[in-house]
Amino acid sequence: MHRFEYWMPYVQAEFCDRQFVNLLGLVRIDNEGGGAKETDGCLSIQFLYSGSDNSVVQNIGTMPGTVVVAGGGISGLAACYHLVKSGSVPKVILVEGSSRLGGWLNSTRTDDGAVFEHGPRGIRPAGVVGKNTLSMVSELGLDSEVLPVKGDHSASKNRYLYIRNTLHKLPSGLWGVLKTVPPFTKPLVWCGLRDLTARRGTLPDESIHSFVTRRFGKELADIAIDSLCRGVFAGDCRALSLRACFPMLYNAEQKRRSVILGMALGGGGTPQQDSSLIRRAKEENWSQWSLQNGMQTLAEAMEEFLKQHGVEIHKDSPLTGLERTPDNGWKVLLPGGSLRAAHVISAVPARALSQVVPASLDPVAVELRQIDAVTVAVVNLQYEGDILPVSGFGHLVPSFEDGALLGIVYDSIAFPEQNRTGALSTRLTVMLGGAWFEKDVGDPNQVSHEQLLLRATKAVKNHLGVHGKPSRAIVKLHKDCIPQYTLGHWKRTDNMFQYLEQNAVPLSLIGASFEGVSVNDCIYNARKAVERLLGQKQVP
Ligand SMILES: Cc1cc2nc3c(=O)[nH]c(=O)nc-3n(C[C@H](O)[C@H](O)[C@H](O)COP(=O)(O)OP(=O)(O)OC[C@H]3O[C@@H](n4cnc5c(N)ncnc54)[C@H](O)[C@@H]3O)c2cc1C
Ligand SMILES: C=Cc1c2[nH]c(c1C)Cc1[nH]c(c(CCC(=O)O)c1C)Cc1[nH]c(c(C)c1CCC(=O)O)Cc1[nH]c(c(C)c1C=C)C2
Repeated sequence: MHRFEYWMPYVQAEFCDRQFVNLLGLVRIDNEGGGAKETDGCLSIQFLYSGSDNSVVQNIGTMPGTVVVAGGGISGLAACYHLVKSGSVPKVILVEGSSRLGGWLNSTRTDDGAVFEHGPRGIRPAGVVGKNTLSMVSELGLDSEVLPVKGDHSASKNRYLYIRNTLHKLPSGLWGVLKTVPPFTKPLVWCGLRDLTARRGTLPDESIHSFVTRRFGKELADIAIDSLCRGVFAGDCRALSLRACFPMLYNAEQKRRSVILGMALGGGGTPQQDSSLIRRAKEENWSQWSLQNGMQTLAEAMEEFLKQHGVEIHKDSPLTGLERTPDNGWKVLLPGGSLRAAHVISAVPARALSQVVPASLDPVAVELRQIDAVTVAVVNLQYEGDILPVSGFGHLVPSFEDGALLGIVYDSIAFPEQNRTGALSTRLTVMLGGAWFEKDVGDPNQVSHEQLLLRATKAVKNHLGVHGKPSRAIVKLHKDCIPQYTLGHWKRTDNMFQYLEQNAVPLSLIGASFEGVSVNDCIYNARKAVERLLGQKQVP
């Protein structure tokens, strides 16, 4: 019979006796009655499977006691969700600095039925990360609230660039790439041929602009890629890292020498998740989806789920410090007191974390401080009637045209179900600033909502020919809302992850600051961090 040794420097004996059972070589942590002492007692329990001669032959994994998740945005919520779903963590505590959960997921619902998104509005269903989110949406019982944008919808097919007083539809389909489509001066197929013949890059990292120029040509980089990076990262493709922002493109080039070949041949079939919602998304070829009452519904459903599953939620409780305890756990400092934890999952922005880690984690703090984020002004507008000259998802503005004005989303086209009831209306979201905020908009601490509203309505007038006044306007200034993965980001994250692992620091780093800014990436990376912590088989 094998023997199990427990390393439990700080665990009450009675806790061990009652809560751990030896199941013929498996150790199971029994959740029942796991209350009372864990918040002040710190449990980090390492199971060492030893041979008959008592020598340790295998470290089966670490089973944490109390896990504190810091930050109640979508990343922190997803981490809590997977922790409680695992059933193997006795206590999960979520600490959120503000008075609400959801982070950038923030929707205004008006009395007349309109929904205005101040943060994310469309989630992509495709790929492993997209399917992972759809699975969670189904598990939360939200299927009936999903608003799909199907493949044949204009919001799926039409995206525009605004250049020199004109809206240009981005080419799509075979014919679109074979002919010359303004603002480009030659058919895009030439860019593709260039990629097929270009040499493999040799640099460990490169800006997105440099990569695209090298492989596809400068025109594509200056116009399309510049705009794309503004429409995803609100960032400058000359500063953003290809390897960190678009790892698939980086890997495609490394593996197949050509991006097009790499993308076409793929990375080999990974087993993917399946559900009726996922099948529907595939059958109907959704390009994106939202929720009837806005993306905030997702955070609300998750909060409800966590409450029902016993997660202790502390709002208005910013993490102010982290101190190591002698048992390799944490004292988590909050304004009103402290909590004990065996493990902390940080889902706060990198900068915020850098301010609370102990001096012993200086090598990590140094890297955290280098992960910057940009400020975006989000102006939601509602106009009376159906007033748009074009139909589609929206348009982007390349930085050479206007640094300040990133783009305009035509919300009422993609999601007409979120228009107010009664007479026809048009909802638009104008996004301003990003990496150009200070230079082209002004000091975020000085700029007024009136100034931002004026710039937004002027853009709507100039770009879309809408002269009337909006019947509703909401202005939000989102400070430091989108992290910027600049050159060397992959090395910074690698350094941090390796340092934490090699020094057995019971701290996981998740959130938009590290490995993807999309809602899908945030949820997926939270899940992977939980699975790593619990020694579970990882999602593909
Ligand atoms: C305007 C905008 C539009 C977007 N559009 C899309 C889109 O269409 N599709 C898409 O997929 N993605 C979109 N995104 C990106 C996506 O919404 C975000 O990257 C994602 O929501 C980030 O989630 P997070 O939980 O990692 O971080 P956050 O949402 O920033 O959450 C972090 C949480 O930590 C809390 N916090 C901070 N400091 C502390 C502390 N010391 N202690 C405790 N709590 C603390 C904060 O209050 C916050 O609640 C958009 C983002 C923005 C800003
Ligand atoms: C103009 C500014 C922004 C707009 N959306 C965002 C910003 C900064 C943020 C954002 N948009 C998307 C994502 C998620 C990316 C992902 O990997 O899923 C984020 C963080 C989705 C997105 N929006 C546009 C594109 C090309 C993408 C990428 C995925 C996809 O193809 O759907 C285009 C776009 N975004 C904005 C506008 C006005 C716009 C116009 C066409 C707003």
